[in-house]
Amino acid sequence: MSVPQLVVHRDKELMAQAAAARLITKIVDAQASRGSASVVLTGGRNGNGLLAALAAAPARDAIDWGRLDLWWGDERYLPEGDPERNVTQARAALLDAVPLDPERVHAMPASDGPFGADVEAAAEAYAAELAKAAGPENHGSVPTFDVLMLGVGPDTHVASLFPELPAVRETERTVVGVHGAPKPPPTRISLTLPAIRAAREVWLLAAGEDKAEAAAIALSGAGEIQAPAAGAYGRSRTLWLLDSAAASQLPRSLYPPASP
Ligand SMILES: O=C(O)[C@H](O)[C@@H](O)[C@H](O)[C@H](O)COP(=O)(O)O
Repeated sequence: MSVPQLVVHRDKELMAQAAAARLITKIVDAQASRGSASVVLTGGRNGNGLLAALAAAPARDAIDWGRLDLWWGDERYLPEGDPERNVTQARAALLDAVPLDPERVHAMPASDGPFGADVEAAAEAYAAELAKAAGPENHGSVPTFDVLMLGVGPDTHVASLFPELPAVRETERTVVGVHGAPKPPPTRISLTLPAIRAAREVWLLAAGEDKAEAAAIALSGAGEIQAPAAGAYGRSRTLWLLDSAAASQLPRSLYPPASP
């Protein structure tokens, strides 16, 4: 378990730009050393803000887009192309503007796909896709993600793991169906904490006043069932990327100012 490291930026725009620059470097380094990179995207305003900043970044095409595997931490279980789907929003923010290898863009199933209303079967199919991509060093469950990004909800949820609900309690499966999510839509697919913790690095994105309480709770030693963000950590790095507003309830001793 890696102890959370915090970086606080002046505002949400700078946080998105700095996080995008950080992601470019991480991907370029992974591709230089291992020939490819594997990144897990998140939905939400902060996640999409990072993708939009990446699309506009001058160094964007230092990334070899054809050697990048993209996965999702969660997805709203809606029809293909629905504007509320995380993959739809990611395509609009970045993916449609870069030459990705379509075979390496691993979107989660849609509700009008082969599984229909059976979100559990859809989750199992995504778990099987992850297992297929896992190398021998991964003990057969999920590939070693270079970076797994997570937006943080005001209730401290990450992905579609909401406080006290069954999905955050899952200790075996890597992907589960979610019903009755408090954040609409109610039916979702989500990676579980064991899958999240397989990542080399987990980056939690929290910008805006509405995340201040969640950041303070998650970073104050709260339990992962009550505060799922507290259970999201990487094998070698856990990085909280915040803006000043989201960091406003944190003890000042927790972080040096990254930008005045
Ligand atoms: O499907 C989703 O809604 C996201 O994956 C979710 O986990 C999101 O990242 C958080 O709710 C933060 O969202 P905001 O950045 O919009 O606050």
